[in-house]
Amino acid sequence: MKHFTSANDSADPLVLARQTIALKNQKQNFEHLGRSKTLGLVFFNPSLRTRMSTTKAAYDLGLNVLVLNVNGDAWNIEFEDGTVMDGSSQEHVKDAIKVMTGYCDIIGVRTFAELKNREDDYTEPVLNAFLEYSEVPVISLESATLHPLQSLADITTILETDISNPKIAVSWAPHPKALPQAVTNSFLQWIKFIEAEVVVAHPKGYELHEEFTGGFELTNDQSYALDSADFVYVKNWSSYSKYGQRPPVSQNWTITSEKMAATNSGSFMHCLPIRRNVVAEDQVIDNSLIYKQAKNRETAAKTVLKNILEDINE
Ligand SMILES: NCCC[C@H](NC(=O)CCC(=O)O)C(=O)O
Ligand SMILES: NC(=O)OP(=O)(O)O
Repeated sequence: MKHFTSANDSADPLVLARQTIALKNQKQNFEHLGRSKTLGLVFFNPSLRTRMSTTKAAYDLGLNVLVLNVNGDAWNIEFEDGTVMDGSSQEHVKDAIKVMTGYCDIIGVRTFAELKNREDDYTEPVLNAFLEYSEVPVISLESATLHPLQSLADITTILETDISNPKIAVSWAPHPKALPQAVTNSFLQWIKFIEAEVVVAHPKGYELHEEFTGGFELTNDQSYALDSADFVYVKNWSSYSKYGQRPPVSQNWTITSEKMAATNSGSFMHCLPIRRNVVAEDQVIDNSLIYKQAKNRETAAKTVLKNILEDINE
């Protein structure tokens, strides 16, 4: 594997999930793979899980880790080409990436959607700048439109339960802020590789790009989606059609214990961080797979880094 920015970067995402499960139970030491090599983690946005799980995975593989929080700790980055940089940006993204990747053997980048202009976000300007200017493999730590490390951990969590051909309800839930579509887009991209019945529920106005929903059953009826579901994968996202907006929603989409009672003893899933008692009630969150998903982020990152290191070392 050269880069890891989407399910499409893996020859077989299901194999990657199976490798993740196998790696969890493996006692073998892989520190030789990353010895004398450096992983750079560049954050344009906040992170708890991705930062810690990827760092831990890197240490397990013998890698050194350099973390840069761009906002506040680095110079202001200019993304436009040909700009006369006489304003507040001190460094061009091209120079920053070429310099940063010079210190690293693998580089990870986190960059959220700005939710102002759909075309801008969906062309992935920051991630693509890394892919263009980096001479070392690039890992997405969540980009404007996808979050592949999260999705790998999520499908691993589902496969580990050994429920064959599960019904998976993917449900929108409320949130006080406009959020990107990345986590849900990515989950739908990866879940295609599992044998499952997937139903996606959201209020009118919250339709996702058909590249991700194509082939799945779609509904505006949350109770229909949750009925007999084995997994309830929940996430808020802002509108794709009225890009970045939050069209009014008349019904209550918060996941409650009462709603979960209509599932097939279904497991609640969420990528975290989660706004308790807005997205879902405390009781739902406290009886869910969220900590397993978060723990699986560590082995998912280790699997991806291990594959990349094996390629580099070839
Ligand atoms: N990395 C996981 C999710 C990140 C982001 N959530 C957030 O920004 C939550 C912020 C808040 O709760 O205000 C998202 O939805 O894509
Ligand atoms: N789920 C996830 O990516 O969490 P962080 O944003 O805290 O990294």
